[in-house]
Amino acid sequence: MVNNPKKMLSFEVFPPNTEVGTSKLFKTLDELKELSPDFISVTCSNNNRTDIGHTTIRVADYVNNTLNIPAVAHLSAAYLDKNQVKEILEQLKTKGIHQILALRGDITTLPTKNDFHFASDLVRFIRAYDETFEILGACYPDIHPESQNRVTDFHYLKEKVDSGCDKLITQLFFDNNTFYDFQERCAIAGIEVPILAGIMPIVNRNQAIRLLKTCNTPLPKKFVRILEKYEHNPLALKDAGIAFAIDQIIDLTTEDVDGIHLYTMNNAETAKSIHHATSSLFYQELS
Ligand SMILES: NC(=O)C1=CN([C@@H]2O[C@H](COP(=O)(O)OP(=O)(O)OC[C@H]3O[C@@H](n4cnc5c(N)ncnc54)[C@H](O)[C@@H]3O)[C@@H](O)[C@H]2O)C=CC1
Ligand SMILES: Nc1nc(=O)c2c([nH]1)NC[C@@H]1CN(c3ccc(C(=O)N[C@@H](CCC(=O)O)C(=O)O)cc3)CN21
Repeated sequence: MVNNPKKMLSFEVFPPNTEVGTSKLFKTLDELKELSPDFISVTCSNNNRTDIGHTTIRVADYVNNTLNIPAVAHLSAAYLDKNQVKEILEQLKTKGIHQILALRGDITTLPTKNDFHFASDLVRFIRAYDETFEILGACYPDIHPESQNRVTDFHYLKEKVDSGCDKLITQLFFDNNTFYDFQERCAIAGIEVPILAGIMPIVNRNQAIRLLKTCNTPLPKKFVRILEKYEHNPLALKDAGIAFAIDQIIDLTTEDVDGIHLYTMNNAETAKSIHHATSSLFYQELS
């Protein structure tokens, strides 16, 4: 029996605001390395967007060049102009980081710039600037909250992929049927790039509430019951949240998903629990 690596597994982390937080994250990343992910992606925070050298790029540099795990740097372009993006691309090239998650970015109350209105503008720009970058894009099985309907949402997704995305990572979702439906719509539309399923284990109630508000992700009844029942029992919420994510992953790997992107953020313990319970499912057994 030979184990043949097949489905991708990746993790996402966010750069902390302090030096102490960053040292702690580096220790977390050392632990994530042990799980041999295909890549680790590093978010681009809402603050300091124009100076990601000290945040996203510093962490991605550690992942890529100290741990030797491919890093994916998130790049949110709505608050950047072309020259700033060029500068960031040069910094990434210097550090040998050649994978980018090209995003528009969450729109806040800050004034945006005019060069990149949508993620597809950034995808096109990176492609034209240097074709050696691997470009990932975000996609929304549950529909992007700003979209009027599924038709326009999907139309713009197709345009984004055709602009040069090599892979897609989904927004977090809690109902796998939504994902399967999305996969089918992609196949019908001729979107052929790998689609990594973004799974977020909910282990912390406050984080969950903040994030679910931003993402506007619908919650299945079963999941709402968990949040209600274990509202004042953090340990039970953590156990239930991890088990829910594992259940989703077992179903997705059984249905031959291209890969799982784990939104475990800076929590190595959760990443390890999930990895421990599911790692064999990422391999195809050959006899
Ligand atoms: N891991 C991360 O950091 C992730 C962040 N996000 C966030 O999700 C949000 C959306 O980001 P992206 O997917 O990069 O944005 P996007 O630019 O692909 O889409 C944003 C919205 O604009 C619409 N749209 C796209 N092109 C359009 C066009 N030409 N005309 C009119 N409407 C158009 C889309 O349908 C969607 O509603 C951001 O807030 C981003 O930061 C989403 C997923 C992951
Ligand atoms: N609309 C949207 N924006 C995003 O930034 C985003 C998504 N969707 N979908 C998937 C991932 C998940 N992201 C996350 C998820 C959790 C934290 C988080 O736990 N943040 C800390 C505080 C962060 C800080 O120090 O500023 C928290 O406790 O909430 C961060 C980014 C980023 N991503």
